[in-house]
Amino acid sequence: MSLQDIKHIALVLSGKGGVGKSSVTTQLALSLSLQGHNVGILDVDLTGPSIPRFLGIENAKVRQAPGGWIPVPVHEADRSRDGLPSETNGSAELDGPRSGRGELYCMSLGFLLANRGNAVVWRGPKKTAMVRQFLTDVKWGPLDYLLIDTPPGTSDEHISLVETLLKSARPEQLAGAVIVTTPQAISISDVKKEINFCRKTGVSILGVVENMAGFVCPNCSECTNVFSKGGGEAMAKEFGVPFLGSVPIDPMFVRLIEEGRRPTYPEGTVIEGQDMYLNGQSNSARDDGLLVEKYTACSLCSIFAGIVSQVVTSIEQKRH
Ligand SMILES: Nc1ncnc2c1ncn2[C@@H]1O[C@H](COP(=O)(O)OP(=O)(O)OP(=O)(O)O)[C@@H](O)[C@H]1O
Ligand code: SF4
Repeated sequence: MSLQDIKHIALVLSGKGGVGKSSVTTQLALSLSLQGHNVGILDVDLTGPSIPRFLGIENAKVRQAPGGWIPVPVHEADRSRDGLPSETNGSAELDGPRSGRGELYCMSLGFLLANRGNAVVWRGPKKTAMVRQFLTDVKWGPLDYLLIDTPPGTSDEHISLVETLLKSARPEQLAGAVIVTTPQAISISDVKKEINFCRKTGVSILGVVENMAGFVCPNCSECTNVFSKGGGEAMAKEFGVPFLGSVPIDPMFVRLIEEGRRPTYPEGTVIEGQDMYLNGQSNSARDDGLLVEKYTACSLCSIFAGIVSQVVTSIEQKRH
């Protein structure tokens, strides 16, 4: 079974398109991976599967194996793009035990589209069938976290997604949903529908992330509140759900993605002694063969590290 070896499964939802749901999913996954967890991202946003672009793996190929699709090993894809030797001899994707050093895997509808980046124009039943297939036919192997990037709103695909999850996963695997909003009133009122959706379908709410709350100036790093700030927090309070944090607009974030570089860790951070490879700006092997990596990043990484810690704590508390 595709989901059986996954410890925690979380949905990322938003009431409206373009509020940064896929960006938040990517950043949560990267932060979890940097904290040493093995993570998978399932991109079922059929309206525009953008995760491969955010991860810089748009041209990666998904392989079909006897038991289903093999997700793309993201750090392996980095290594191969940069001409570095494989650490796993191509076997990273299969069942056996994993290193526990922050591996990251991705499966997206984007990998299967002839025109990458296109939205799907299928009718409802075909979309829901695809969502179901994505949940049941991907060979994830053992993972600590699977994050599912969903389409905006609460459509038939969401209902099908939750129904399939309830059938295919054990209740203790379903960690809940992270809801993404922006500070504008319209997005916040849309997100109330997401909260109601979760309550009706029995999906617990891990918390609300308010994205695009303010603008970080590239000159002086001052954060200006372009829209009113704090709406997400007020709404979370009103609905009695956890508020996970505010994320500003950072032009550096967009630039890094456009350049095919992934925002990962606070600028200049040096991580020693880990042989995972994470889009480092400069990498050098020490005499003992361990990699010393230096990361480039926007201002969002430390914010997401805080958000991820809250999500992990909330999942752990729920389990005990
Ligand atoms: N905090 C941020 N700072 C700067 N740019 C951001 C931020 N969050 C998102 N963006 C940018 O905004 C755009 C929309 O983000 P994203 O694709 O994540 O939204 P979405 O809600 O997933 O949209 P859709 O529902 O259409 O898939 C992207 O170009 C992304 O790079
Ligand atoms: S915040 Fe300061 S440096 Fe940035 S645009 Fe405004 S005045 Fe200029």
